[in-house]
Amino acid sequence: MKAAIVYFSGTGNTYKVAEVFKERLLTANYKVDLVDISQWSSKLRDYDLFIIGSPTYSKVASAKVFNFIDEYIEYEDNKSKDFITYTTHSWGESYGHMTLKKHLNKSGYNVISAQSFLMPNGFYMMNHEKNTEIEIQSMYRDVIKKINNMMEFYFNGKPQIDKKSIIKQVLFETMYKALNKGWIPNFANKYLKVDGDKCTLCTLCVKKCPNHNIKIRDNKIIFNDHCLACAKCLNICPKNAYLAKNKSFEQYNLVNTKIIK
Ligand SMILES: Cc1cc2nc3c(=O)[nH]c(=O)nc-3n(C[C@H](O)[C@H](O)[C@H](O)COP(=O)(O)O)c2cc1C
Repeated sequence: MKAAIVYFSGTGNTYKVAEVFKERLLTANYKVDLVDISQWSSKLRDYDLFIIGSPTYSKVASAKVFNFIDEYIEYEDNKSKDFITYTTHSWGESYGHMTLKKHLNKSGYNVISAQSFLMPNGFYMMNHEKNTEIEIQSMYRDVIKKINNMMEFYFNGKPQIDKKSIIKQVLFETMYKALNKGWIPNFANKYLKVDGDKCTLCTLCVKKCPNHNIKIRDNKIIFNDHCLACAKCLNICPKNAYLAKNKSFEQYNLVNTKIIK
């Protein structure tokens, strides 16, 4: 059996959850391709199981993932695959995994499981608090437990879908998708600045921005108006030159952290 896990991740949380899915599938003798959404070049028909993950932005999944579904998988002929959608979130509730499920269902795909995972808040420089080490370890344990459980049900032919109120789901989806369209594309312009004394114009943020929203003009970093609000740029800057709401901060990037011991 072969599985693809395709994820979009700004600060590493969604990627780390993808790694846990991968480990679980490997122990069940699956062949697994773990693919960053912007690197996808395969065909759905090559896989038996397709897992797709996104961060939650204002309660819904990233536009990047919706666009991916529209561009790459909506028109594929083989609709008999098993799909799992998931999101990661850091406070409150997420409806993103359910809206992704709905989006795929509309295109004729069978989503057999949908879940959201609470992960550490890497956005504490802008919103809510930084988590304590104890909270973080407990989140990692919960993710591993939840995925083991989810896959166990799937292997036994009884997949689980997160139960969410349909009314809230429709309400949030409509409301937040519209709201997000208004503010997310200008997130960087509105909230981020780069300290010219610290920035060396190394262009790492320019190269790594998943939506090509960052440019250099007149020896300065400037932002366009198609930001995803993924917070990758501010957290990967080697000089920590970004300011969020005019303040410097401790960077968050989970990519090199081990969550499976
Ligand atoms: C602009 C923005 C909006 C967010 N909105 C929410 C939200 O509504 N609810 C929530 O629980 N987390 C929210 N988060 C937190 C992220 O969903 C969470 O940290 C996620 O795990 C990040 O995934 P990543 O590290 O893969 O990018 C938001 C983060 C950002 C940057």
